[in-house]
Amino acid sequence: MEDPSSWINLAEVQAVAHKKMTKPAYDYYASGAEDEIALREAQMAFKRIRFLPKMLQGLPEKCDTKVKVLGGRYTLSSPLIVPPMAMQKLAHPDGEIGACRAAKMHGVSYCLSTMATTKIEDVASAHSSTVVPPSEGESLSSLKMFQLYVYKDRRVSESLIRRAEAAGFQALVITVDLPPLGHREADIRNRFHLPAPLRLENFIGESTTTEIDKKGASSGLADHSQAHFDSTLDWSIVPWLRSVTTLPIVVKGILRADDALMARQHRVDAVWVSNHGGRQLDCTIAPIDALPEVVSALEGSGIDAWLDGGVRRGTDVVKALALGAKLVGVGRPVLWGLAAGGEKGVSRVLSMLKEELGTSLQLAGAPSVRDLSPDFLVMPGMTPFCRPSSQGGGGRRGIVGSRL
Ligand SMILES: Cc1cc2nc3c(=O)[nH]c(=O)nc-3n(C[C@H](O)[C@H](O)[C@H](O)COP(=O)(O)O)c2cc1C
Ligand SMILES: O=C(O)C(=O)c1ccccc1
Repeated sequence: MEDPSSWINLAEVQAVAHKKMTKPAYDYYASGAEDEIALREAQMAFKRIRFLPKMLQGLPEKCDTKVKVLGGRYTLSSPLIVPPMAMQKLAHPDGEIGACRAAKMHGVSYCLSTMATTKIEDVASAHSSTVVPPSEGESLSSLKMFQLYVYKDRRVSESLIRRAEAAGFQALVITVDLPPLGHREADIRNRFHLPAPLRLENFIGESTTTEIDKKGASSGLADHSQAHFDSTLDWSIVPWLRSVTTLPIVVKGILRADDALMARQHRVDAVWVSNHGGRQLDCTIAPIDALPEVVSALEGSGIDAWLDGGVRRGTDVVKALALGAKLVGVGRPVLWGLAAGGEKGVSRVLSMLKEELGTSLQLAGAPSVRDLSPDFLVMPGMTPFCRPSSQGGGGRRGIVGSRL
């Protein structure tokens, strides 16, 4: 199990990571808020959706995974993205640099967290200097983005944005489902803090590091976010961001159609459907169940819907794309890959997922990700049936939406 090439699915990688990590670090990555209903539901909701695959579609040998995002500004090789996740050196010394390099090598986009254990500038230069070998004659293309927590002291946020812009990040992701921090009992029990010599590298020289790297009475994360994050944000944050940056703006943490409509009114560039990996409000709807309404609220606007939460298989990615997501985030499995095998471990996780995605597209009968639609799926509560035509010739498929 030491050799990443021996892993055959993502669940296996988590087991390897579990053995290698300290309890507080593993618990911090793995856990959700309170009873972890939202955490489990995010995965379960995918499993309730079924495929209605199409046969004899004359598919190419390899299905096309290219996607256009951010109003057509970019064409990417893959619909996959590594979502922002804090403190990646807790997993492995390769940390954020290892994870972003592995992502780029696979044509997978990478979003850097504000709460990183590697400086914005160092991640940017490692990402830029990673040379991607052409795959099957095609050069892979992906994005690097920066995720922002808005600080009570707006000068802190403004300086982070300016640094990300100067370092060549291509979009700004603002996370709106935190603060306050969700009630994560494992972190409270473990009195979680960032162990020395790790630091929140984006804040060196500022007072903001103090709570997270000292063992206190409770979770250092909760202390940090309470002390510094602005919990009073409203939609006026979008014009404020526009006044600071020309980067595309992505709002992460949306689950409702009316919030998506607000995002549309504020002309954001993408809406990221997410419940923060079940780490914030417990018992939220699964992101995959929230996606269809958000997609219909954004219809005709040119604004992308992206999704993360509970994606563990290529079939999950296909389902999210079929329901209208343009980019699909895979979170914890990347951290497990990092913990279990550093950059190589992340690379193996992404290659397994890409392979599963390719196979699932072929088996579903979709020549490209752009050919996917809800027509490939049977949603919970709907019964597929074959209705013989009354004239006796051929058959007609229909789907009856009968509540079970
Ligand atoms: C350990 C960990 C740290 C995270 N840190 C951040 C963060 O700094 N900013 C953010 O917007 N989301 C953060 N998230 C949420 C992820 O971006 C993403 O929404 C979530 O992990 C997706 O769910 P999944 O892990 O089931 O794939 C974090 C998630 C985990 C597991
Ligand atoms: O752990 C998280 O999910 C997260 O986003 C976070 C929030 C505050 C401090 C560090 C990480």
